[in-house]
Amino acid sequence: MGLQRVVVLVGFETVKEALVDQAEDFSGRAPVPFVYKATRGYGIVISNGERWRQMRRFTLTTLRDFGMGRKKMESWIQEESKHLVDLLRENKYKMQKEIDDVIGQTRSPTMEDRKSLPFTNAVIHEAQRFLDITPISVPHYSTSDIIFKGYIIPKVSVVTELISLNVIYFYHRFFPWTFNPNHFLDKNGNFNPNPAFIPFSSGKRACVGEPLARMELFLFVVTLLQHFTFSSPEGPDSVDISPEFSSFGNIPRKYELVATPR
Ligand code: HEM
Repeated sequence: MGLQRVVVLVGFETVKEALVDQAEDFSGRAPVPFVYKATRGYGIVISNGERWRQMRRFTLTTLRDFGMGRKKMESWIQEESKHLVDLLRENKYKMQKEIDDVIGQTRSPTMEDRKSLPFTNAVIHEAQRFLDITPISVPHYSTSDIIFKGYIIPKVSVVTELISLNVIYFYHRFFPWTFNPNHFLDKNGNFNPNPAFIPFSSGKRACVGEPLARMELFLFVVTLLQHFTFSSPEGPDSVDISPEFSSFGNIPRKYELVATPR
């Protein structure tokens, strides 16, 4: 990374062995200059040791007190989706048809509905896979010497895990550069989770906001599609879905979207 050598953990099994089976060893965070500049070295994302442990505990407790992953949070997000609907107002695409058939256009979706909306759930997963916002996660750091798979990773090495499914797991089996919800569906159209799909990473340092982010993604997308048809002013072919910048993150391009009330 820059002039610094980096240990890159490649392959789902290897990533899991490091982040989950040797969780404590791999829980350090590297002083990534970009993150360091944004945080000035403070806060949960960049810190290490006892300071990080306390902030992580505090953050998780606060997010849970705030209702993350609970029923109450579900109703807040539903409420927020309704406001989004007021702000914005699709053609009968498969996703919209599934939503119409299962919950209709008036009732607010709940997280329970996810089971009955396999196609919608697959589209959301495929969008996260395809967009691949943080392909190498946020780099970790060895805070002491680590022995991993017989190798010694010396103290203060930057270690990063390739959490992108695209290169490793999908490559030989699927079409990674194509957006296709079938990547998350079995042949009968049931949702088919993929254990290697870890966009929020894994282990002790994994994203603290995962339950909240998952809830928001599902409830927002379903609510918006219940009420609007989305289109591109110059037709779908005018939209370039490749990232505008790719480095530590894949940053999507900005484009105009027309939301037509149904
Ligand atoms: C789709 C949305 C999101 C994605 C894909 C995402 C992804 C990630 C990833 C890959 C990491 C690094 C994990 C690691 O180092 O192993 C991370 C860390 C983190 N995320 Fe998220 N995240 C999302 C939303 C959120 C939300 C909504 C919150 C807050 C409520 C949040 C708060 C954090 C924090 C505080 C960390 C640092 C944790 C630590 O260093 O201990 N994220 N996230």
